[in-house]
Amino acid sequence: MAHWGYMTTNGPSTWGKDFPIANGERQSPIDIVTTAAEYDSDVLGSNALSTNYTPESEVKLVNNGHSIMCQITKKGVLTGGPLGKDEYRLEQFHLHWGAEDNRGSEHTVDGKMYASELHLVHWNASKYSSFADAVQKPDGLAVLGIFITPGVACNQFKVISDNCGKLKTSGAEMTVDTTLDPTLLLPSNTSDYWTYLGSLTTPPLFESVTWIVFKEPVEYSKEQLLALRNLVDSDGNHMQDNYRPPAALKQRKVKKTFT
Ligand SMILES: NS(=O)(=O)c1cc(F)cc(F)c1
Ligand SMILES: [Zn+2]
Repeated sequence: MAHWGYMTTNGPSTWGKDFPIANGERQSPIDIVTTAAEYDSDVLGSNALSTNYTPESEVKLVNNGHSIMCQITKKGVLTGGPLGKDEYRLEQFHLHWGAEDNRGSEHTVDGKMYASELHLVHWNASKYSSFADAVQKPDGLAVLGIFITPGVACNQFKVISDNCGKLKTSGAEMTVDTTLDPTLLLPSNTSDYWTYLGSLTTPPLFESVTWIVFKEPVEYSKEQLLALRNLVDSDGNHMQDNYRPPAALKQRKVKKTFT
């Protein structure tokens, strides 16, 4: 089986061959049509979305062949909002980006694509025993989607962007002896978001994700975006345009926490 990727020969339009769920009922990403999203006060009312992350004392970075991933070792919890009382534990974060600033995010907002999208991946530790156990359950995962737009540098992301040069090839890993507080990767406004039931956006495309996509983008500098584009993927090409285009909404409603 040719390894899945983002090229014409192995990209998103070919994934359905090996992963038939690619054409499923709750696939991600989606285009968020802002006027069709339903304001739902009780998503926010009952208990606001809350993150309680412990800063990492060292940063474990991995080039996994299709993204740059930071593995989380400390206890970090996401709960509230659409997650109710369940506590979801932070497992890893990674990104998707374009070859140019006009594309790269996976979710789009009224058809607008951002330059990149950061995903903080959590698993339901209230109901399951591990990420591997949760990854195939309909309420197993929660992913925070943060849009990235070119602007000033994000200081907390420097530990990743400054080390991309040492992670060029697929499979490369490194541990950086520095602290990282995942809270500082979030936008300042974490009250305004869209949420809907979806899937992993890469194979195996499991339909196990409660998506929470923040309205407010975060700025990264041009240099930080360029650092991502200089990474090399598992085929030896520049890791760029590693985003899946929006999938059909089908019988789903997107909820929003703001008017
Ligand atoms: N890109 S994503 O956040 O949906 C994602 C998260 C994950 F933990 C594994 C995957 F294969 C894909
Ligand atoms: Zn992702």
